[in-house]
Amino acid sequence: MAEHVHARKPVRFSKMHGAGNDFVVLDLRGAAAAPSPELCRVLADRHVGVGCDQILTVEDAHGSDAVARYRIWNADGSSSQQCGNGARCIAAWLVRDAQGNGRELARDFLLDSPVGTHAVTQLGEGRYRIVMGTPRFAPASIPLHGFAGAQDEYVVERNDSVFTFGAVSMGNPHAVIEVEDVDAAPVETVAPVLQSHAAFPESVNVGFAHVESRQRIRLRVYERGVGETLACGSGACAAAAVLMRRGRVDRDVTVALPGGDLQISWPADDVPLTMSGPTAFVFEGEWNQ
Ligand SMILES: N[C@@H](CCC[C@H](N)C(=O)O)C(=O)O
Repeated sequence: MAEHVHARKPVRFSKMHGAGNDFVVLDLRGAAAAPSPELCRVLADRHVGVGCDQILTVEDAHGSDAVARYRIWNADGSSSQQCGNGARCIAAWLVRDAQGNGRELARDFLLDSPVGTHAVTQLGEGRYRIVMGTPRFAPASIPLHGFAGAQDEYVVERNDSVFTFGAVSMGNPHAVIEVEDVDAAPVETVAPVLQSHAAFPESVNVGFAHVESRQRIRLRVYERGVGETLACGSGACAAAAVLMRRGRVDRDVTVALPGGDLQISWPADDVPLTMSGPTAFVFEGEWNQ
């Protein structure tokens, strides 16, 4: 079996989105292959491909009780460790796939990701709750270079500009910048500078968050490997975790993103955080090179 799927033959896919963060889902169960970075780039291309922010693969779970495993590729072909909106969409995909085969998945089931096993709950009407794991703030786990211990805020400089942000790993790296006005946030100018800063050796997803109230955060995210998306599930978890840890918001919040709302709950620092939100099927297709 080839190490990569290069699409010399037609590729069947599902197009889905979660709060506007859109995906091409490939069923690779039974295949020992991953899509090549070239295939990911062309599938993600909104002119000559299908168009999406991320490619998600459904794969066999390896030696666990999980229903399946998923992996994530960004539109630029790079891989990621986590995708919150993607996790919900894969859960919905598996539920529909089981139904298509005359089976029902339990209301609660397990899903493997590159960073572990996640409990999933079907909430009805296409909504899913995912246990996303415990946010990790140690700089080494993000990774964030140049800082020894976890801080509420970090400051780095570049070309006479100063950037202040919180940072956390949700399996993938996130920086969170608090702003007064999300609509006017310097997303396109500041995020690429932080992404290429030496402090983030694996780049970073950059969120711009405004605390509207103790129960509601507005957020825009400039994603690693994509640019700004309509929603980033792990970014919503990251923004909530950073602001909860600072005591700026309650432990249950709504994160309002341009593409929709997600609910984040993190009862205490040492327990896992959960994310709930919508999923949608857009269409099924076959892509020919
Ligand atoms: N959109 C996703 C995150 C996808 C991966 C991210 N761009 C990265 O490179 O870490 C989400 O919903 O979490």
